[in-house]
Amino acid sequence: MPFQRYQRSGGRLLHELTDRTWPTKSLVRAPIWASVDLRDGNQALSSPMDIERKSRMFELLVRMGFKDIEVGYPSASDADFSFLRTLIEQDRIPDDVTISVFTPAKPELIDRTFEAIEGADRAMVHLCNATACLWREVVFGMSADEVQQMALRSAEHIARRADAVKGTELRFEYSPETFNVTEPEFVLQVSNAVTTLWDASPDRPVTLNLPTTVETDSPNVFADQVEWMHRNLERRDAVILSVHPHNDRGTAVASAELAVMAGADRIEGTLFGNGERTGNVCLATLALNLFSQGVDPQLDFSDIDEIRSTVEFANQLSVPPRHPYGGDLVYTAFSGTHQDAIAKGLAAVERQAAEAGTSTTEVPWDVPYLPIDPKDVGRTYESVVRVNSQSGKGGVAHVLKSAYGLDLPRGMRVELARRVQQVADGDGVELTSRELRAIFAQMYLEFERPALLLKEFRLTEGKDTVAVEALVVDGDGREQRLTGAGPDVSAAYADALGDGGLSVEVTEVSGHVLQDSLGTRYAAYARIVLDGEPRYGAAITGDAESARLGAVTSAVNRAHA
Ligand SMILES: CC(=O)SCCNC(=O)CCNC(=O)[C@H](O)C(C)(C)COP(=O)(O)OP(=O)(O)OC[C@H]1O[C@@H](n2cnc3c(N)ncnc32)[C@H](O)[C@@H]1OP(=O)(O)O
Ligand SMILES: CC(C)C(=O)C(=O)O
Repeated sequence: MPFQRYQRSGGRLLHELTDRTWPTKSLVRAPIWASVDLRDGNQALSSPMDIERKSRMFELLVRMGFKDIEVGYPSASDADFSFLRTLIEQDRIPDDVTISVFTPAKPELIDRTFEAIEGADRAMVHLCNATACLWREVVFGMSADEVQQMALRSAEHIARRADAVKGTELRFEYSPETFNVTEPEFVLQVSNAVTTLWDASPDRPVTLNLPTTVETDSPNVFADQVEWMHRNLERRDAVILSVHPHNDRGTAVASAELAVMAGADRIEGTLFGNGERTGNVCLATLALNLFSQGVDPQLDFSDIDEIRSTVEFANQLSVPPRHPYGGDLVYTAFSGTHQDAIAKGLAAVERQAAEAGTSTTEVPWDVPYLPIDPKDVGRTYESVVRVNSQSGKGGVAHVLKSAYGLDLPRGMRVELARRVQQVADGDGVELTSRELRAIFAQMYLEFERPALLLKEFRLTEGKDTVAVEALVVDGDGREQRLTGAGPDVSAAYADALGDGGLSVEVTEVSGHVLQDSLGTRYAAYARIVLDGEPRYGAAITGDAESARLGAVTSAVNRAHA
């Protein structure tokens, strides 16, 4: 690999800013969120959004609670221009939402931008020009001074046009492009000059947006750059300090988080991170990271699947299954130990809630392997545990309990999981909850040629004992009437089976009510020792007694299966 072709970028402040404060800060409130899905996200699509796709995205952003929405680059295309006109003319921008429109530093495009926002109640005009050395030299062929003049001429042009606008509350934003590789002193000088020209004041602040247009360094370098700007900017109280991280190194989320610790007030990004190359920072990840730390994200993610499907429709790009918080598989465990821990964690939360006499949403969430409760973002528990050859008894039991209400005893879980693993290993695929239920039924409920069939029985309750009279059929179809007695029904039945020549000891019986589509039934599970061997059996019937006797019968049949 020709690594010597690449040079270290940025990082100078890393040596100079020795009294940085961001490493000791933590995130305690949500920043101002600004969506650039409809502009930066849109410009990166092979098929840019039409009006229908833009509208769906805009409506979603409004529903989620975004107050700052960049709706497009109206001077670039008719689609962007018309969309904005539609929003304004159809009065579709809520009173608490400020739309922003992007413009490069070109007078004719600035003029077109002002035509596009005519009649809006509020709007932010977002001016951007590159300030970084490489862009100055390669793209513009200009000196630093000429680039500063370019920014100032455009800022002035915008201010002049704005002076003539009536009835629109106008604000301004400036982005020095590829901030992170611009010399800090130069970017500070240009930024100060622009905010001064626009006469930024606390009651009419200018948004100064610092983009890592191409992410080049580790997030700590960006944090130093942001803290340095935060400390050195003139009119800091009249500037909303914004960041716009891209994800070229895969660290946009960390860059954004550290930037807020370093003094940024606002973050521009997109839902699920669409954007140029590797994308913009993902606002879903940032917001839900805050949520998972007990901080109000100020955005509504309570139906993340609906959000995701609208974003996928608008972008015509799919969200990967492992994408934080929104991917298909992010609340799913296949591996046995994770499933076991999740099942135990969920049970512990339920127990805690029951003990406190409250609902599970009222007790602190602390479940291994699940940073947030999937239900909080509209996911269900059904998909949390999925079974394949990597799964163990905890996962198998969890699926049967959550999908079918079957609460198997520990020993039976072990035996069933062994069988499930054989099947999963053989097929090499995931097993659905239906398939698990079918394996359970094949093992314990359905016997092709049962060695024992309990045809009918009668119980007589004594003071301390129960007596049973049972009509059973053996594997050859021979009927026998048996009688027995014991401290409970299963012991009495075992005694009766002994009467028929079967030496059965019942060591464990459990059961529970089962509510399903067939109504209220009863499930029972038994562990017996037959001819010195432990066997498990299960039965699901209409009442507790027949289920218990059925479970013992099933365990006997397991010995012959
Ligand atoms: C960092 C960002 O993401 S900025 C936003 C970028 N977004 C987009 O590019 C999407 C929309 N863009 C477009 O549709 C087109 O580029 C248009 C219609 C706006 C302009 O098209 P054209 O006039 O054909 O120019 P072209 O696309 O080739 O852009 C390059 C020109 O813009 C100049 N330029 C680039 N950025 C800027 C800027 N911020 N301000 C002023 N000029 C700029 C370049 O120097 C170059 O000028 P040159 O032709 O004199 O060498
Ligand atoms: C316009 C700016 C903020 C931008 O999109 C970028 O630099 O990535």
